[in-house]
Amino acid sequence: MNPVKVRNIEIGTGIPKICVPIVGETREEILKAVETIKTTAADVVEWRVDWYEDIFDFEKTKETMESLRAVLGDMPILFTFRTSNEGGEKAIDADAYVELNKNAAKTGLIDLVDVEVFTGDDAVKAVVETAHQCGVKVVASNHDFHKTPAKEEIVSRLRKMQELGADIPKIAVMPQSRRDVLTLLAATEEMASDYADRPIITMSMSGTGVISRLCGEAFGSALTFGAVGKASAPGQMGAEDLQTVLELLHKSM
Ligand SMILES: O=C1C[C@@](O)(C(=O)O)C[C@@H](O)[C@@H]1O
Repeated sequence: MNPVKVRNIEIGTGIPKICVPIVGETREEILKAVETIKTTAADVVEWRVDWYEDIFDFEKTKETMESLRAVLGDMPILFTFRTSNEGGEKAIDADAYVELNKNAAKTGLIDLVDVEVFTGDDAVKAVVETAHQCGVKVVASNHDFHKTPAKEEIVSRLRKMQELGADIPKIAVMPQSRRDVLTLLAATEEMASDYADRPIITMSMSGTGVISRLCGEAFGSALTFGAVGKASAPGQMGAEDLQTVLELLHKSM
């Protein structure tokens, strides 16, 4: 398995890395959030730009990105527009989505970009190509906020992301039972052991699934999302508690 190095962080070795989302709507809220986040256990910051009020004005988006970069110094930034199809705040058409992600990569201010795999193969490949030309890593993603697909289906989606050239395949699913959490963990273990040649990220959402956000080192998920202030998805723990648990588990492994 080849780890993914972004700035000073190696994703795919040792303790799972902690990614903290920013879900501010205004530039002020975003910059305030990031000032706090950088003093916490966060390894990576995810800017959830679908929450940002000026996201459809690229000049303003770029200015806010510049400020984020200035505050964060060397901490990696993941740029994510989560579409309303997959649980995000705003809708966007596929062409504009691809353009936005490509333009974000071209700024040289971000380190990772999220692309939803069900946007379409050509769209994903286009983002991957531009991102890689700009030295930006790609997290391909898929979210099911209602249910947990069968293990074979989860593995097949993660494999597809890898085949499309994503550096890090990611899937988040909703459990309807404790057994669904086991399905997500079994799919993670199978993907990580039998198919992945790169790090993967998986989680089962909500309180029922919270264990999946803690045991990545045991089953093969390389990064976990933790909240500082407002969470971006159900089941995210506070980043400091998350770090405590991850370190406790790591010590005994
Ligand atoms: O893809 C993910 C994972 C996530 O949905 C979670 O469940 O922690 C949170 C999102 O902000 C992020 O983009």
